[in-house]
Amino acid sequence: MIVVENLVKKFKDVTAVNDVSFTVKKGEIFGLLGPNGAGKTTTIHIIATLLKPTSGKVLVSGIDVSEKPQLVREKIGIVFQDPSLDNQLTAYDNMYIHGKLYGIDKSVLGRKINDLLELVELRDFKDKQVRFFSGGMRRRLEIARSLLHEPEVLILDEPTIGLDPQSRNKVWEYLRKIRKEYDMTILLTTHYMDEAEELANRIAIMDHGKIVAMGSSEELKSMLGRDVILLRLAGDPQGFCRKLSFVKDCKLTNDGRMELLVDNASRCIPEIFEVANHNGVKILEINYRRPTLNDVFLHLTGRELRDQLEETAPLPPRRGFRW
Ligand SMILES: Nc1ncnc2c1ncn2[C@@H]1O[C@H](COP(=O)(O)OP(=O)(O)OP(=O)(O)O)[C@@H](O)[C@H]1O
Repeated sequence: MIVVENLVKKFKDVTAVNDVSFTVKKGEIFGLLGPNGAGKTTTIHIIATLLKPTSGKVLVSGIDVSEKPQLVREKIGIVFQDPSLDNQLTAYDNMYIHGKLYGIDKSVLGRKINDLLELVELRDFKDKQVRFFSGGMRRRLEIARSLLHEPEVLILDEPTIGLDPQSRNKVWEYLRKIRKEYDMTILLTTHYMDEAEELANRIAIMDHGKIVAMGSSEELKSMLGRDVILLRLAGDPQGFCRKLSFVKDCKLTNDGRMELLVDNASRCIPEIFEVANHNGVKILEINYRRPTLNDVFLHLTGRELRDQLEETAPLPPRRGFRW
């Protein structure tokens, strides 16, 4: 449904997207995961025909976005990162205007709106002004609105940004339902690892405009070995790590612990005690867990995905969409 080949987008001296390629199959949920400024929004804006690529090729449902943008727009529904509802209008009227803009016939528009409001459990609120809606209700309304013209592909930019955990779960639930009921192809961007894990069949991890890894969440995590051992020692951790032949990768965390990537923690832990005894090293703490997508990001980029989310990224210049 989506083919992206060697996509490049430059804004003067900033290369926002740098030779990105991926494909999304029908009925698949594909996630672009990465920190602020990784190039996720720029990529989906090109796919949604809102920005022109500098070079490369993008097809949606077999149609080239640069050659036939109008046709592509008919095939896609989009939910933007920034709110795009009219707060003074009711839920129904927000949907109605969208339907008219897409040229949906009046005779079917009312029924479609009601069905979609039902789908996202907002039918009881259809005559309420959007300004009274919670963040989660607004998101659900935007998702319902994006489906009005029966798109083949649904594109969502950070669908749960700023929502509380309960509202996030609701949005996830509806997206799964939409995928299943409409066999919908969904492309989403997120900087939440749990969102990518929960929703996406396949994930492309983006950083500095490039895809650094791609696969299912299990495939990505298995790149690292099966387990992460957390170890706190009384002595020099780096020197100790070099003595452990079975360790695939070894990192020092901010709180002074070692993270060891291994294939099988339960088999390696006795060996760690043996090496420690042999070298007179005192183990203060030992623990193990399955790798997370954050470990994958750390392994690939040397930085923590979750740390970067705490940082306040500089605001990009105002986005203007011009052909
Ligand atoms: N219109 C623009 N003009 C100039 N630079 C831009 C423009 N849009 C984006 N950029 C820059 O391109 C890079 C990628 O931005 P982009 O918004 O695609 O990243 P992102 O991964 O979606 O992050 P976020 O989730 O914060 O939007 C950033 O360095 C950003 O500042």
